Amino acid sequence: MTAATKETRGFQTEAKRLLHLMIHSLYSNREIFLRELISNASDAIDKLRFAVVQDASLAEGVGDYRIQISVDADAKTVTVEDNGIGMTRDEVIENLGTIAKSGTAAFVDQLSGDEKKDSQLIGQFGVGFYSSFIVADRVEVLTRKAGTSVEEATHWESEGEDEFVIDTANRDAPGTTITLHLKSDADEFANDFRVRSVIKKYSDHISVPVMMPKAVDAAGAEDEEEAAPAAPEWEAVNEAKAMWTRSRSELSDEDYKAFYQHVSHDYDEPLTWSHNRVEGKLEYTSLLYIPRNPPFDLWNREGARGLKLYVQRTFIMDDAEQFLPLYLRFVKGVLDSNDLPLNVSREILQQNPSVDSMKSALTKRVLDVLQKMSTKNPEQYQQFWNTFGQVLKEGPAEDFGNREKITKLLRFASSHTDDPSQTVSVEDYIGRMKEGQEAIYYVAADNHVTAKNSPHLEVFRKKGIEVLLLSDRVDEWLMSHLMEFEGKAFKDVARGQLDLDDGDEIEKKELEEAKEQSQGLVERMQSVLADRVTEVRPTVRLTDSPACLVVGEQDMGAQMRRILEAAGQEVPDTKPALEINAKHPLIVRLDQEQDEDRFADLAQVILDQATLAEGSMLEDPSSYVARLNKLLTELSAS
Ligand SMILES: Nc1ncnc2c1ncn2[C@@H]1O[C@H](COP(=O)(O)OP(=O)(O)OP(=O)(O)O)[C@@H](O)[C@H]1O
Repeated sequence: MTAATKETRGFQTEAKRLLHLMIHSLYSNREIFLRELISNASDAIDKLRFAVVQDASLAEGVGDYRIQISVDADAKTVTVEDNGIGMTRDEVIENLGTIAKSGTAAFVDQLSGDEKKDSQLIGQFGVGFYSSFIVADRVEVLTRKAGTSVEEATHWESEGEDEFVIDTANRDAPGTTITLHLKSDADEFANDFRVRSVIKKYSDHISVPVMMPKAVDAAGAEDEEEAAPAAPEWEAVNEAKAMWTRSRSELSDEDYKAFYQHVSHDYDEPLTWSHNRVEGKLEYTSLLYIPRNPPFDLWNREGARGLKLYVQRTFIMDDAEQFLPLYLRFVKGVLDSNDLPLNVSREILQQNPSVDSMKSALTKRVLDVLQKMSTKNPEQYQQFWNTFGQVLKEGPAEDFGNREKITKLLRFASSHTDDPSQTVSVEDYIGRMKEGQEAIYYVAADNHVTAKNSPHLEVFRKKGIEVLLLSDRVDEWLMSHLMEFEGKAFKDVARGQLDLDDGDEIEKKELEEAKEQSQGLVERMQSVLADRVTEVRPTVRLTDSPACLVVGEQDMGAQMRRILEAAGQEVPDTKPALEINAKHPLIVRLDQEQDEDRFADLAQVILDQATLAEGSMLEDPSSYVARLNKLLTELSAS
């Protein structure tokens, strides 16, 4: 065994920065430190309960699980004590000297120094133990891990600045005691009444009793003589019943919101929740929340996600990701199952058939909650969509079975409003379809303005046909999995031959004429551009632009191609077709050009411009500039 050693260590750099920023930005909401400490104590008890299932000897000397909180008005201290799992010396160093969460450095970099903004961000990150330093200028921790001996306890102490002191100590029973030495301006928390009210506010849903010493009766208080203090009698201050086991009628919105903060560490209120007990072949209770804010690690694929899993009210694990698909990773909550074994591990979860059934039932539940929100409270749904829409868009690719339900939940920008906000549902679109229109049209580009100004939209605008304007990175990926909705196919307006199929005979005739008249021009252009396009053909889809690019029906769209190229992936080498507007003055002028060199230059410039208009980069921009300059010089000379 290593000799008892006292050592002083420095905090990890990120921990130091976070600590500093946190103390300043959470100042106006100081009481949360108590919630954080109670939450940690309750987690520690959950962990011990779970460990005892495997090894009953760990419960020796522990007694009934409880959290005890006491204040000392003279010494200006608050003490939070639990009989949970405790920590070893190494764990203390690891947990209280560093911030082990992935993405911490990136998170700290996001902090701006603006206290209001930072406090919101910090709220989402979860401040945990460090919040003690908002009210304390010195914090002591005495902890002993269950399964270790009296002398193997650890004492940790810090003033929350640069370093902490750690030493070996004695503790009679396993568990953790945290003593806060309050700052002079925070002595309100050395007041029994004040602390009770904070506990009530935040901890009713905690399943273990949070206790405080019973108030001394009046007769005792009158006694001037200092009597030897008797061991306090403790009384529970909170309700101490696992929140989700209570019936919905017993619970208020405030209860649900407080519990949300406990499971999510989000300081804001959730948008909505769904609490259900399921009986029958499978028995479980779920309480699922849709948050209002994105977690800081929403886009980190390793980030924490999933539900808190309990089996028959015994805590099993945080972040059980097996019960919801990835595209619903924003959902927070609790699942308490009666069917899983208590010794369930992540590996067992992967193989257990009832997990799949629960996953599909919970997925449906969340989709139904969202559907209901979208019809009953569209404004709230819009708020949800603006925050989590991009995540939901991963749904159709991941969850084929629920494609229809997810499609109903999607929202898009559209030529109907021309506004970048994504507010149009597929059902809205279908409701506005022209008579005889069979497809749901969309265009995809890198940004909204490029989509909105796409030359491909010209004929649709002329005919008053709505087109969905897609510009999120995930959009082409999404559309490649959507295919159709209620019998209407999704159709990319920049792909394949235009076939509006709207019985416009005049247009058909115009196209036939254009084909005949431009036969010579098409052949000349094709011979110049053969390396770059599959074919040149006249079109009626353009009204204002001279030309546009069209990808083959089965080829990869331009947006997807750019994303894959940017990610360094190989993309198949396919060429688009160039469609020309035979009526456009530039095309008419091109047709009349006798000088073959100038014809070639002009044809290349028209193709390059069509490429730029769809938001793509030119392969050879300097040649484009040189050709254009040459043409401009000739123009000014003539
Ligand atoms: N009372 C306690 N008993 C045992 N371990 C504890 C206790 N308090 C904290 N810890 C350990 O210290 C770690 C860090 O605690 P901290 O409150 O900073 O973060 P967290 O609880 O993991 O995160 P968050 O509060 O954001 O969920 C915990 O994960 C836990 O392992």
